[in-house]
Amino acid sequence: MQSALINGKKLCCSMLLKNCFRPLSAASGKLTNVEINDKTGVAVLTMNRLPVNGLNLDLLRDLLQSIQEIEKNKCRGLILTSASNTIFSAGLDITEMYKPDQERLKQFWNALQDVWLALYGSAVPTAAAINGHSPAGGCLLASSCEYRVMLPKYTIGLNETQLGIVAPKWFMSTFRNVLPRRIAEQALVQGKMFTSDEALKVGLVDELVASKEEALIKCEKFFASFSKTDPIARYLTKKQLRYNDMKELQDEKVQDVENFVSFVNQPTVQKSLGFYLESLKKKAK
Ligand SMILES: CCCCCCCC/C=C\C=C\CC(=O)SCCNC(=O)CCNC(=O)[C@H](O)C(C)(C)COP(=O)(O)OP(=O)(O)OC[C@H]1O[C@@H](n2cnc3c(N)ncnc32)[C@H](O)[C@@H]1OP(=O)(O)O
Repeated sequence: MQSALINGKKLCCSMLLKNCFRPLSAASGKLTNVEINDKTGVAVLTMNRLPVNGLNLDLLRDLLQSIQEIEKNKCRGLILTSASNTIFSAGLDITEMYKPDQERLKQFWNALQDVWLALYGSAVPTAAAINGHSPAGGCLLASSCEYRVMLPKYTIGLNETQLGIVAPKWFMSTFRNVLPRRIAEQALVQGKMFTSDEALKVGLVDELVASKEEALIKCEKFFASFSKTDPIARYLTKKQLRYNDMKELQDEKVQDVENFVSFVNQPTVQKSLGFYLESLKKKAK
């Protein structure tokens, strides 16, 4: 009975997908795609830098432009998802940090800061349909949203310490906004990657579903829960709650870039990044 109901919804969703979605052309860059559901006013922002949606400078710039366009269009919600069937995002593209061009390295971190500020502070309600693995920077994006729906058998987490990296303060604040402090602390120091089931158990994600279509429906339902809420009061409340985290980065943006650049340029860090890239490539062979 339940699966019949779910199937009923699936059918509706695929009909909706066919009939009601229109591209938001200004916001559809090469590496992201935005479609707005004309019936609900919800925008689906899809990362499309295959195979793993590594967050490089170009993808980050496209993401920022898309988020800003969605805000400008006063959409009723923003759902962040991936065009891959198995990876939400592999996090930061390590090739941006390994043997980097110094000017590009600064632009890269600045772009990540701007995407985080735009997504974490978005006036439009946000949700992530996590349809694949979501380590590090991928987890940061998903955790910056207000609601998360994940598919089974994937992993999500801030694994920085396992890579010999200290996650910046604003990565940690984002995590702490979602998880109870003690669980956040344990996970951050361990660099823990949670399975989908574990993520649900600790509250890192809100729901598990069997398919991307169902995830999109659940995210839409989350937005529908605001139907009786005044949108301005809703936004101002969110803004107040997230104010300190955002202010901290805004006040230290330049210093944060300098910290990042100096950290990444350390010979030991370069060596580790090189080994890690090699291990990923070897694994792919
Ligand atoms: C004191 C304060 C100082 C402040 C300093 C702040 C410093 C902060 C610095 C950095 C913060 C970093 C956060 C990050 O996001 S780092 C990135 C972390 N990401 C990961 O560890 C994920 C690595 N990838 C994987 O685990 C897997 O690739 C997975 C995503 C699970 C996908 O697996 P699978 O489907 O099997 O695909 P492959 O592994 O075969 O990968 C396909 C190709 O993609 C390449 N790849 C994968 N991930 C990355 C990546 N993150 N960057 C670059 N390239 C990546 C992989 O090498 C394969 O490439 P190829 O086909 O050429 O061999």
